[in-house]
Amino acid sequence: MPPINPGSQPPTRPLTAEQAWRATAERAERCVLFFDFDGTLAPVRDDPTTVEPAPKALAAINALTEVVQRVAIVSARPVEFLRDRFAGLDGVDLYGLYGLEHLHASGETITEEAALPFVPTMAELSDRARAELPAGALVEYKRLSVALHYRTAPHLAGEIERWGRTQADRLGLRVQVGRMVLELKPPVDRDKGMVIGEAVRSAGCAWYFGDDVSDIKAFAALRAREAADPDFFGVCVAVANPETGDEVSTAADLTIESPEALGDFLTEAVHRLT
Ligand SMILES: O=P(O)(O)OC[C@H]1O[C@H](O[C@H]2O[C@H](CO)[C@@H](O)[C@H](O)[C@H]2O)[C@H](O)[C@@H](O)[C@@H]1O
Repeated sequence: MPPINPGSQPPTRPLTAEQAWRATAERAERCVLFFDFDGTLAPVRDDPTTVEPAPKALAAINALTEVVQRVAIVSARPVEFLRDRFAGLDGVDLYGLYGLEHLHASGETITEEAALPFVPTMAELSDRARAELPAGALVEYKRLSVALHYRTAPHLAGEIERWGRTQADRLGLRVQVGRMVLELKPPVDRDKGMVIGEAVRSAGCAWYFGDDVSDIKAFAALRAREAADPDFFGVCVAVANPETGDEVSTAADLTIESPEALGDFLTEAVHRLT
C-alpha cells in the first residue's frame, strides 16, 4: 500500500486506507467508485485540450470495473471529451458538465433539457470572451458552459473574474470557480452533489475521489447518504494540490498526493478487492 499523505488537516473521521478497502471488499458488488477528472485522474497542464488520464490510474480503473458494481467519471468536461479519454472502457459511466450530460454503457449521450436553450448563449459568450479578454486568457467553449482560464497568465485573474461575473449577471448564468479558472454555466440545478446523491440511492458503498472545490458537494452527498443509512459505507478522498489549499483535504477521509500517486493507490486497490 503506498503511503497516504494525510495533508495538513486531519481526516474528518478516523479511517485508514486499510480499513476502508476491507469494508469495501465486504460490499464490493454494491459499491460505486466515482472519479473527478482534471487534477484527480489527470495531471494538470497549461493547455486543457492536451490532458490525458495518468496511465496507471486508467489501467486500474479498467480492472476495477470487473470488481465493483459501477465506476463513473463525474466532471466539468463535456461527455464527448471524456468518451475519447475512456474509449474502450464500456463499464465506465460518464457524467459531464457537472451532470448536465451523461452517458451509460456506450449508449447515447443524454443532455439535461433545461440547459439546451443556453447553447446559443454559450456560443455568443465564448466569441465575446475571445474578442474582449486580453491576450493570455484562455477561453474553453464547452457547448453548455464556458471556462475562462488564467493558468498561464495569473496576473489576469482579477480582470478575468470581473469580466466573467459581469457577463454572468448580464446573461443570468451561474459562476463556478476552480483551479485558475472561472466557469459560466446555465442556471440549471445540477452539480456533482446532485449527481452523486441520485447515483448512490441503491448502492451499499461508494467512494468519491476529487481535488477541487466543486467536488466538496459530492463528498457532502456521500455524508448525507451515510447519515440516512448507517449500513451505507462512504469514503471521500482528496487528491492534493497547491492551489485548492486545505479545503478539499479537510472535508475528506483520506488525502492522496497527486494523480500519479492515485494510480498507485488504485492499483493496490485492485489487489485488495480481488
Ligand atoms: O470537474 P473536473 O474534471 O475537475 O474539471 C474542472 C476543470 O478542469 C479543467 O481545467 C483544469 O485543468 C486544466 C488542464 O489541466 C488546467 O489547465 C486548468 O487550469 C484547470 O482549471 C477544464 O479545462 C475545465 O473546463 C474544467 O472546468
